[in-house]
Amino acid sequence: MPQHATATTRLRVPSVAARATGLTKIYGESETRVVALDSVTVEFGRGRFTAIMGPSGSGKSTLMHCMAGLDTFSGGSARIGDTELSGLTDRQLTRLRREKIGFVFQSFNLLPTLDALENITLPLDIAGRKPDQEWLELIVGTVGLSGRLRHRPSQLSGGQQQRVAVARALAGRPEIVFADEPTGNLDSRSGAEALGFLRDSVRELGQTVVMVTHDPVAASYADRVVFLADGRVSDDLPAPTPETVLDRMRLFDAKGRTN
Ligand SMILES: Nc1ncnc2c1ncn2[C@@H]1O[C@H](COP(=O)(O)OP(=O)(O)OP(=O)(O)O)[C@@H](O)[C@H]1O
Repeated sequence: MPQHATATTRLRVPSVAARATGLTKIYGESETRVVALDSVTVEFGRGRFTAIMGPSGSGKSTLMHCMAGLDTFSGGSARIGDTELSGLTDRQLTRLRREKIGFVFQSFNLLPTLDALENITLPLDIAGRKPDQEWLELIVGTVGLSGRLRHRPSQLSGGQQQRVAVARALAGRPEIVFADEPTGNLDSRSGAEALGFLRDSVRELGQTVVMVTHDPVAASYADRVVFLADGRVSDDLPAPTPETVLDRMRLFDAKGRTN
């Protein structure tokens, strides 16, 4: 193929931060066999904020864990950028997580003895990486905690603690951030603070975020909602609002669940 054709093709291909192709995860055997992911194919666009929703047991956590290299899978492919996860050793997976992935958990997971700034830079310190000072300042500016950086987690509200956790996930400028129910422990106002920061990290800093949530309001901060049901992608909603997300959820309930 001539070189210019390759370049043109490349330009037309939308940039994908992570991709699952025919991703299958089976737990257990015979009577205890559970197909948690049933050949899931989905792409997470770079610089986009995607929410994953679905009923309890539909496979949301399993999908996130397999995509983030936290769990192995039974078949298909999971890629972060150009890296295929199947076949990587535990050591390679650890390195991939450290270098390319940011994590935000429901329970913040901040170290109580460190102040906010030390918590933000901790993963880089552990990895022996020097923080990119300009990037760090950008994150700290966006997180809106400049007066609180020397406070310990116990001196911060839940929403502020989760913003510190999001800043920590972003500090290494990861390829993708996976957030697992980030507002699950927050009241609606604190949740809005954390979600606003996640959204700003995508819109203003060009980051990529994939978030599992049960909350239609939280999902409406995303650019797109992928719905799972019974381990399969059942719906894909662009430009969600709380109302359109609720409508899709009601539609699904009306159709009835198969498990
Ligand atoms: N370690 C495991 N061993 C066996 N089965 C499991 C395991 N983890 C998950 N499952 C099963 O896989 C299916 C998908 O679970 P998963 O936790 O991914 O769902 P989920 O959509 O995240 O649910 P929730 O919203 O309740 O967190 C469920 O049927 C669950 O019981």
